[in-house]
Amino acid sequence: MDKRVLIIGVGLIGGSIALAIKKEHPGAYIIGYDLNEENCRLAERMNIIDECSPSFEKEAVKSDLIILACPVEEVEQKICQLAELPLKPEAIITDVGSTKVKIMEKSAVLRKKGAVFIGGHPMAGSHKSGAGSARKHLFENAFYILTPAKDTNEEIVCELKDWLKGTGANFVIMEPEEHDMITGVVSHLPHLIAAGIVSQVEKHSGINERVRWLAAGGFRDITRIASSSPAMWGDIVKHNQSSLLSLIDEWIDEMKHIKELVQSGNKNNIYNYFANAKKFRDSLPVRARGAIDAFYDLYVDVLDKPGVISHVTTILAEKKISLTNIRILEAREDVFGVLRLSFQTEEDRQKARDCLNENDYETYLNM
Ligand SMILES: NC(=O)c1ccc[n+]([C@@H]2O[C@H](COP(=O)([O-])OP(=O)(O)OC[C@H]3O[C@@H](n4cnc5c(N)ncnc54)[C@H](O)[C@@H]3O)[C@@H](O)[C@H]2O)c1
Ligand SMILES: O=C(O)C(=O)C[C@]1(C(=O)O)C=C[C@@H](O)C=C1
Repeated sequence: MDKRVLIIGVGLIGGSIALAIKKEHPGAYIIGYDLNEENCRLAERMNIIDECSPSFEKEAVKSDLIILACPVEEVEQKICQLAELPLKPEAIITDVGSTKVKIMEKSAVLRKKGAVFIGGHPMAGSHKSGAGSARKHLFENAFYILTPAKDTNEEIVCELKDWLKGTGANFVIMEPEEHDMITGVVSHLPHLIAAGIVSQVEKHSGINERVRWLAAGGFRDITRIASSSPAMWGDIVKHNQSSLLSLIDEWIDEMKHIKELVQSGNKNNIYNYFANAKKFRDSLPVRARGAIDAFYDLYVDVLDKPGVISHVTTILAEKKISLTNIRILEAREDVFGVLRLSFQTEEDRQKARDCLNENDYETYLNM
């Protein structure tokens, strides 16, 4: 008999996981449950899930795999509710939450009842929310962290990896504490800082409305993540409070150092500060997904003349290659401009590169 999968919270991540599971396990029957019924119905209409259920309790007891894909405080609540149900003894329960310490602590209530809970966190995502943003390739090449409890059988961890193999992600086993410290540095603190930068710019735009007009590429790049779901981030910050408090202290020291550099006016030291940051940033793996490379980007040199963008997009459309984003990064007078094209997959990027090269465009994978 085909296996049943229940996804609680069919948003960006829950929906993307559902699509990835269908890819490798087409026989699995995927049921979605979401507090936002409209979102769940959308997932059903988009064939992300097979069925939208009004009761997670009714479905949980019949499921072989249960994935908690709601905000992290809701994950904790769902763990407690599931612990009250007569779940199938062989069922695997996992989550996709961005924090792991509190979730693993809470999961003891399930494990005490003999159920299997393996914490999970795919390290890829987006600032977008809801089933409408779900993508089956979202996690390709990303790291997918798993935090099994010490007494979890390795075979069951392999079974979960098999369920999730359609994500195309690289699985990494980690202790919850290490997970929360690392994600605090590379994800949680940066989200707080992005919101802080936006808040500062908002204050200035109240004084001078031209601030809004000039908020261009740099500001948008560094603050994209400030457009993420406030419900999700409110929960993450609460869950990872202790790591964040120490990281915020470190950040304040870093800003004091920057202030001293600026005050000193020492061009050499300021140069070195930027050069060091550039060196480390440039050394981060480009192809691996995760914090940096969220999409497959291709850079194209284009002449600064009317019609060039539509020429490029027409070439791609003729070959049925879909773009996820297009952006002009640089337009220097009478020389070249640079277009950044983003694709959903490596294959699309390569096809685009080949046909643009055939049309005499110079293309690059990195800028
Ligand atoms: N967005 C990212 O980049 C990202 C990446 C990795 C992990 N995560 C984690 O994945 C989880 C989901 O995030 P998302 O980005 O998919 O958010 P989302 O807002 O797109 O989806 C979350 C869904 O959960 C539903 N929900 C909320 N409370 C619920 C409840 N009690 N019962 C059932 N459904 C409920 C919401 O209605 C929503 O549809 C979060 O725990 C987040 O920390 C997010
Ligand atoms: O790309 C983004 O928009 C993300 O914020 C994704 C991101 C991240 O910080 O890298 C956000 C939260 C996660 O738990 C994992 C990934």
